[in-house]
Amino acid sequence: MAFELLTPDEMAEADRLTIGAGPVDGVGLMRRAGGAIADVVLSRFPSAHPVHVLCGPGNNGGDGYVVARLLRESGGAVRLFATSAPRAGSDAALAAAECPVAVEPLSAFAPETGSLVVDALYGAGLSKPLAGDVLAAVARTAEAGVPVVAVDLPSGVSGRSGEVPGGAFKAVITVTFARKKPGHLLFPGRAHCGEIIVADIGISDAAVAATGARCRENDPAWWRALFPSPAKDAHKYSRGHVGVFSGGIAATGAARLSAMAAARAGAGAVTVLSPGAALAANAAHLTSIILRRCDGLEDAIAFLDERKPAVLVHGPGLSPEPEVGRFALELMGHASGRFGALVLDADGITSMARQRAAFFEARRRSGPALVLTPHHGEFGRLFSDIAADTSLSKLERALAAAAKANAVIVYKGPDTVIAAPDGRAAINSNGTPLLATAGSGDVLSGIVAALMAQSMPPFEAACAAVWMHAEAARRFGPGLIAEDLPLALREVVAGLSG
Ligand SMILES: NC(=O)C1=CN([C@@H]2O[C@H](COP(=O)(O)OP(=O)(O)OC[C@H]3O[C@@H](n4cnc5c(N)ncnc54)[C@H](OP(=O)(O)O)[C@@H]3O)[C@@H](O)[C@H]2O)[C@@H](O)CC1
Ligand SMILES: Nc1ncnc2c1ncn2[C@@H]1O[C@H](COP(=O)(O)OP(=O)(O)O)[C@@H](O)[C@H]1O
Ligand SMILES: [K+]
Repeated sequence: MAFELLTPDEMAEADRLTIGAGPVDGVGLMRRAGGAIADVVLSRFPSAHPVHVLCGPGNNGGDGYVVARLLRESGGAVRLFATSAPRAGSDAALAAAECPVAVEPLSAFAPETGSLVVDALYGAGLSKPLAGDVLAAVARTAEAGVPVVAVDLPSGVSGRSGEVPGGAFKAVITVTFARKKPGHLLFPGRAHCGEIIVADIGISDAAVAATGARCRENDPAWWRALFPSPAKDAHKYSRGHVGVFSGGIAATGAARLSAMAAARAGAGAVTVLSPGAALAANAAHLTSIILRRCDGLEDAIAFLDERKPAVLVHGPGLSPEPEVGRFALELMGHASGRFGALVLDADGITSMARQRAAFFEARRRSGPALVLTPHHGEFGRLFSDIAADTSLSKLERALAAAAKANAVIVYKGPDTVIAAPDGRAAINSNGTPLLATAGSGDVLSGIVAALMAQSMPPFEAACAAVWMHAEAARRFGPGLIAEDLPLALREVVAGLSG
């Protein structure tokens, strides 16, 4: 399986390259695309009666004319409704000329119980919000409750961003071509797609590669080879040592969640660095995790020099006050070279927003590898200018932030995006709303740290951690709270190591 996600522009480029290389031409690709949709309709909805095919003016509509012809040729009941005729001389006009089904105006479309809708109005070429007869068709379809098979994308969903600027069809199945698009995985688009089938219409892997697409669907298949397993002669420190900074007396749980997750994700040793005032609270709840007093930078540096941890986690359960951000800046400055990587999460990010100029300046100089794990709110605080640019998709925002902070960004949510400063990115698709529970983000920070401590490169470690976190939640199932996640990782780690 291929995991690249192509924007509509990249898909059009792959299309051009394929046609340029021959022998198939544009209308040939369209016939294959329509054929793939007709196969899905016939195999999944054999008793649909009739099938209403809705065609737009572009190539998405062109695919629809092919579907209508093939369904008619197979003996099925088909009606075809169009917004307007395709442009003369276009591939879609050729497909329409080959289609024997009478064309009715979209305003006459009224789906009945037992029918099926094939949505071939707009796909990659969506250029404005749905309106007029098209929006009315969306509403009538929803009212009738009939299933929709979407061609390429549910009309109204942006393939680039997943945004739905007006209304959009809600499909039971979306059949797309060659590769998924970001809009299939980013919300709200994802909620409109239903099951996604990727049909092979003869676009070669070489044509996809030549587009330079650098975003992928997150999947173990492409990072599993880098997933760590302990060497036969490993000792606890060589397996990877993670240090996690704890909050004060009333906020120690977050660091412990992160620490437990780091241990379950394979770190050989994990130390919680606790303010003196919170030592007793931490001590009462830690067993295999090491506990050490840390009341400031001097203590932290002494720990780094003595224990040489590979990775630090800073943020869970701290406070949004500026001194928390200043401490992280000092760690990245004075203590740089004493540890390999830093995971900045939660209050570590919020507090950094108060000194963002110094932060971005520091990131332009050399420093430790950095992974930032903001949720939507934290992202907006640290990257306020990027968040304010509504022309950007979530993917584009994460990439812009990664370049600006010279860091791997894990932009969390139901459609977590992982982005690297070199332009690579991944969109996660195994998320579950079970993760929407307090403390689950703290767990994620510990997994990222543990994988980096075991020498997994930051981008791949972040991708693996996001996938493992969701997989653990899925396996545990309903009733999950953050405390359950570290132990639930055991099976996930076993599956990846096997
Ligand atoms: N390799 C591949 O991927 C293959 C792709 N194929 C297919 O091609 C599709 C892309 O085709 P496409 O580029 O012609 O764009 P498409 O989505 O038909 O829309 C463009 C037209 O719609 C109009 N329009 C847009 N939004 C509108 C709105 N809200 N309300 C009203 N009008 C709106 C827009 O108008 P304009 O913006 O110009 O004013 C323009 O006229 C792709 O999704 C796939 O199905 C296959 O055939 C085979 C191989
Ligand atoms: N609806 C959802 N679907 C999938 N994942 C989700 C959903 N809601 C939250 N998550 C995930 O749960 C985690 C929550 O992290 P965060 O908001 O930092 O929580 P906390 O601060 O309570 O630890 C993130 O990894 C996020 O991607
Ligand atoms: K469509």
